[in-house]
Amino acid sequence: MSFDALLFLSFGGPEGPEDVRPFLENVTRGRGVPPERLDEVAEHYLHFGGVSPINRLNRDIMAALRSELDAQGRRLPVYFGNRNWHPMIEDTVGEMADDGVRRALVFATSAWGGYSGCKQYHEDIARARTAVGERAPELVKLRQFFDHPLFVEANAEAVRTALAGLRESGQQPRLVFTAHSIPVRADEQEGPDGRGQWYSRQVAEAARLVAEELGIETYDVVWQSRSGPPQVPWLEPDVVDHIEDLHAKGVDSVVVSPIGFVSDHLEVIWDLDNEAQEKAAELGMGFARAATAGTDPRFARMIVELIAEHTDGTVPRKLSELPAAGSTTNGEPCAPGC
Ligand SMILES: CC1=C(CCC(=O)O)c2cc3nc(cc4[nH]c(cc5[nH]c(cc1n2)c(C)c5CCC(=O)O)c(CCC(=O)O)c4C)C(CCC(=O)O)=C3C
Ligand SMILES: [Fe+2]
Repeated sequence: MSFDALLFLSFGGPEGPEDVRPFLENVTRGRGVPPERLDEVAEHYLHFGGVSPINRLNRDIMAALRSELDAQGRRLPVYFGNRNWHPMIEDTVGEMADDGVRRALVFATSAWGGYSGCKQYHEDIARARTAVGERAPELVKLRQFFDHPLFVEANAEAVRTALAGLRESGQQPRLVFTAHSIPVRADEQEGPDGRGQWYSRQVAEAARLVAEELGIETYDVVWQSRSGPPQVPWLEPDVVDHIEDLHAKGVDSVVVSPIGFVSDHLEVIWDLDNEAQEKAAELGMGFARAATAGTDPRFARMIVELIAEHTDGTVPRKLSELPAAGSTTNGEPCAPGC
């Protein structure tokens, strides 16, 4: 099938102190996040001048993607839209319509299924098309890529580099993968195969694949950045608590791989480079944070492969047995709870 454009769809983040509150209101509208949590997160953003690195990092990935498309002789203009901050997806889809785009692919910057990583992006697509009306292009979302070989290799390479640094100084680092926590209830309910735990199984599978690529048998999968009211259970353990736990067990150092995130956005630099790193320092443990996959040249190549599955009908490359869902047209849900 032929497509006129690609919409690069992401989360969005504030670009100055005055953006922080309205951005957080967009993120949490109707989500039951307590005001104390919002105050706390606002402080994290303000600590960095109210600027999230996410927009710049997304622009870097798009630049790499454009070069890769050019290098392969593929003519596909790339547009940028976000769920929570400017450029907003509604405006971008309007602009695409103005430019005469009739049919476009959509790459969303999450590897995962589940509500925040997948379904909510479908809702964004549907909302934007409604806002634009009849002129809106047909929008086909690309699939989840948690087990794509290039995603796995990019993460493995980053872990290899982080491990090497600590090993050079004579330490025996434990490998710890982290992803964004979600409410336990939400995790239990989701999954196109009816078994639930869709998000946490995909995260576990991606971690297993990266560890296998590195020949590492002992590693952990933990969670970070929990939100919501304290009485609601979210996926645990938290990465910071887990570092304490490892220390108590005699582990001398950790490599933390934020496999749950595509780039070094605020939750990575605050919760890991700040809080987790501080905890490790306090305990006298070695600490290294592996890079996120987005800056690795393989990441842009992977996006082009995902595009080619639609434009050239190439066979999807994936390393696990878990289905990679998430590709639908115009924001149609893919499967109940997916
Ligand atoms: C699974 C998942 C991913 C990974 C998949 C993906 O990448 O999409 C992710 C990514 C991100 N989350 C981000 C930021 C935020 N997430 C929040 C809140 C929440 N996240 C949730 C889940 C996830 N989030 C959930 C269940 C909530 C509770 C509210 C709700 O049910 O929706 C809040 C509100 C304050 C707070 O409570 O922390 C903020 C500010 C940023 C941008 C950071 C930047 O600006 O650099 C990114 C990439
Ligand atoms: Fe989030």
